[in-house]
Amino acid sequence: MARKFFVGGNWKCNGTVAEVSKIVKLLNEADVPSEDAVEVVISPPFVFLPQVKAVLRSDFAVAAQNAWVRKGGAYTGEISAEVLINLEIPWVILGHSERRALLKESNEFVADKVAYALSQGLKVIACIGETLEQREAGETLNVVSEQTKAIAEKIKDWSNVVLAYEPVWAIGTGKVATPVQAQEVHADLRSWLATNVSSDVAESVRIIYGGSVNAGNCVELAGQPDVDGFLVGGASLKAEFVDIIRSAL
Ligand SMILES: O=C(COP(=O)(O)O)NO
Repeated sequence: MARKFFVGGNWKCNGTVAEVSKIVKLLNEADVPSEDAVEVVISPPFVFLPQVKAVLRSDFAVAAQNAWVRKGGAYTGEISAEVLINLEIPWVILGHSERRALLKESNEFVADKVAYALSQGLKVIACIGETLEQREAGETLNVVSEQTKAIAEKIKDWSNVVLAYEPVWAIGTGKVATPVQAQEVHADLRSWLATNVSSDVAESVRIIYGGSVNAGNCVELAGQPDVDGFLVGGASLKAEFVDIIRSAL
């Protein structure tokens, strides 16, 4: 089954009104493959979502970087899935390692967020990944399997889920996973899905890589059979993000 290449740009906690306008202008003018070849999703901070959505080219979509775990209400500071749907924001990133580490989001909590977001009609980029200590202890597959299992226990329909493998030790460090390292974990994840969910889900779910992806390393990574795209942080704020999108070819 052909899986459409997926490139997400996670701007994280960055940007000003002027910088957002500059990046969106660059993206709108970029010569990139058609949306038949690559799905591009841009994720600015919440406050810039309407501004970006209003002017972003129609073949790109936008994502929030988080969503609350249940229906909105007395949860100061949170943004609900319902509000994102009301703003016609189609995607949300959930379970990013920065939130798992800094805000102590557990596997269970992330899984509940994924289930609720899907139930409200959002499409989800679900993030998993091990720390350096876990990798060095040979725990990588156990860790990412447990993270995926938590999600699998809460959802039935994977058609609106993209799984993002983002080794924590590669995020923001410049130490990108090698193509062999990325392919190994992606293949293990796909195998886990085949065994524990279904062969159809295993074949159809996009498993994307994140962690120090840039214009110099994206082509070799994209060439791996089980790497279906990227979730890009730092480089998504730069012109080289266009080169990363083009690595879909
Ligand atoms: O966190 C990341 C990756 O960030 P970098 O590309 O800056 O390593 N994606 O969600």
